[in-house]
Amino acid sequence: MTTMESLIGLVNRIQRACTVLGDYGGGDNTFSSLWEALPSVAVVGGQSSGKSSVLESIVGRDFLPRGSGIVTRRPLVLQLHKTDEGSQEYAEFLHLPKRRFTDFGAVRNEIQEETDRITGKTKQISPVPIHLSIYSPNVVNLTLIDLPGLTKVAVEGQPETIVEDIETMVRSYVEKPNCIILAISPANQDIATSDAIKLAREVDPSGDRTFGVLTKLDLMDKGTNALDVLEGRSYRLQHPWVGIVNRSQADINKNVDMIVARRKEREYFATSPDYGHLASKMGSEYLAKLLSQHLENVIRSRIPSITSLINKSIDELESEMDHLGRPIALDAGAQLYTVLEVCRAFERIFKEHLDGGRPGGDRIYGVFDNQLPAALKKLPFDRHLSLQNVRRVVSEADGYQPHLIAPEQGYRRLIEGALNYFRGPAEASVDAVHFVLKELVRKSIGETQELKRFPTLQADIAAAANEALERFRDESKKTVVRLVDMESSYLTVDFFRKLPQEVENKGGNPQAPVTDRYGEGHFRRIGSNVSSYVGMVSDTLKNTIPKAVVFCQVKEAKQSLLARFYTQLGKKEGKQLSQMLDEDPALMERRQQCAKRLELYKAARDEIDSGNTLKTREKKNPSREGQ
Ligand SMILES: Nc1nc2c(ncn2[C@@H]2O[C@H](COP(=O)(O)OP(=O)(O)OP(=O)(O)O)[C@@H](O)[C@H]2O)c(=O)[nH]1
Repeated sequence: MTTMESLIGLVNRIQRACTVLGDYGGGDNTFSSLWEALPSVAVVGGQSSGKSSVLESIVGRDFLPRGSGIVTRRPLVLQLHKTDEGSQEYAEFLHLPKRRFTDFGAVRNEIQEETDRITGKTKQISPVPIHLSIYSPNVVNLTLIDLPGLTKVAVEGQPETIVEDIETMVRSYVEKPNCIILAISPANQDIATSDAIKLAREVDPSGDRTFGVLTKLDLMDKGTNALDVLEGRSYRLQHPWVGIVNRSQADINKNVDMIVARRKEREYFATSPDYGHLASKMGSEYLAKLLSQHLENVIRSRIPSITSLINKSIDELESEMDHLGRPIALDAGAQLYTVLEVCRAFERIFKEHLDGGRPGGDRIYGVFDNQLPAALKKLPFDRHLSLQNVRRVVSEADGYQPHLIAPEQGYRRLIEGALNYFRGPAEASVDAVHFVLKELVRKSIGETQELKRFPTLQADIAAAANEALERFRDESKKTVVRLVDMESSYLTVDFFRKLPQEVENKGGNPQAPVTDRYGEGHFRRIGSNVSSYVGMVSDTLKNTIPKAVVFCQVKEAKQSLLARFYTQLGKKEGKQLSQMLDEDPALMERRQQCAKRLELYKAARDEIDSGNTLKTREKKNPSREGQ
């Protein structure tokens, strides 16, 4: 395999991939265009300048549609592949990949039909190219893009804007720095009036990437010649001008074979008194070789920048794809997996909030350390244990028979009454932690990148998490209230055993009057004893309520916030799962485009890589070449 073949073939393959993906330069693409980075040869010329004839002559075949008006209405990307001598010629369209055309008349019809397929019969033009590959021993490896002929007036049936539309389209090709311009001008017209040269001069003033082609040399008035143009005196270009003699209309009508026409052209130059000295650098065959060589050189020089564009685009696309998330699979199993993965991501973030990796968990400690002790301190025990109340409660408990030694019932009632007050702060702690957890759920949902694309799943997870938190709250409330109730159900006997006996307090005087027992001091003592008992319980609850709350709410939230949701998930069917994963359609569309683009760039990178490997192998092991 020669390098030339591999380089032009490489660009051909990338170009085809571009077209399949809708990248043919320009347009409203938000992606950088790979197409535009690829060197190509665009054929431009005024109507009837001989464009089609030049292309057919380069191919050596009659295959382009003919007719009046604007026949070329879509760009035709013509990829020529040289095959072994004696092999059969055939053509293939990118849009009909399975069909081989050996009849070039049928190729012509297909170009016409395919043109109409996009532009309709309205005679509009379209920038969507038709790709035609021709495999033949009579061609050189070359890719040419045939564009609509520049025209001055719209003919009947054509929209008024056609003149401008054509120029805009042609310009969009030739103004790209990677475009080689094949500017066709007829020799029987003043070069100063050539549409092709006019446009080329505008977009390539240095003439660096313009190849001037002069057709219809045989139609010049007798006694005149085009040497001024061909020798670069009339209009200077960096590359030499090439003169061409195509088939005349009469030849076409007579169906003169293209290969015969090529021979006649060769003879024309060889025998021409005017151009004989230039004969080796004239004619369509020479033009094809010249272009092929030049295209190959340009491609070689552009490969590094194409590679870097490809690599840069791959990086950009991959990071955008990461951002957009992977596409959602269609089968229920994979969808379930996606849902679970997203849920796990959410749970991970939620746990980080609790465990301190992210802020917010400390607010729970705030509840235990500040809110609960403050609330316990504020309980109205002073009122409950006022002398008056103690007396009232004790007397009521005594009933008709006042207590004899210690008011057992009175104590119990006073303590139970006091302990009831603890329910309030206990339940308030539960609620406070509940709200902290709820807020952390909200925050975590917002922080779960993976959830951003799925608004429905987001709502489902939020609902499931909040429902679980409600359940944990109920359970926690029951537990803390139970803690309080437990305190009332069995009092700490030791506390009372250790209480100093009133009798002993009286200095051991057993004669002290019994009436004292019902005096103010007596009730004050009862109140103070109850108060210290309640203080002791308060200290206990200050420690046990947080334990209960953490056990019932925080630990549960950490371990099984979505447990019930997962069980329900297992019962869901494919349809319900895909409803959970319904994405923003714009996002889906963008991901699809990115994925296709990425595929294109990766394919292009692989093409270039394999080309390079091939070259390195050839360099390392030259003896193998041609084996
Ligand atoms: N004698 C002679 N006739 C030519 C030559 N080149 C083109 N013609 C004739 O000029 C006419 C127009 O040639 P085309 O090749 O169809 O030109 P075109 O630029 O493709 O024209 P449109 O597709 O209409 O824009 C045809 O009748 C050709 O036979 C040439 O070098 N010599």
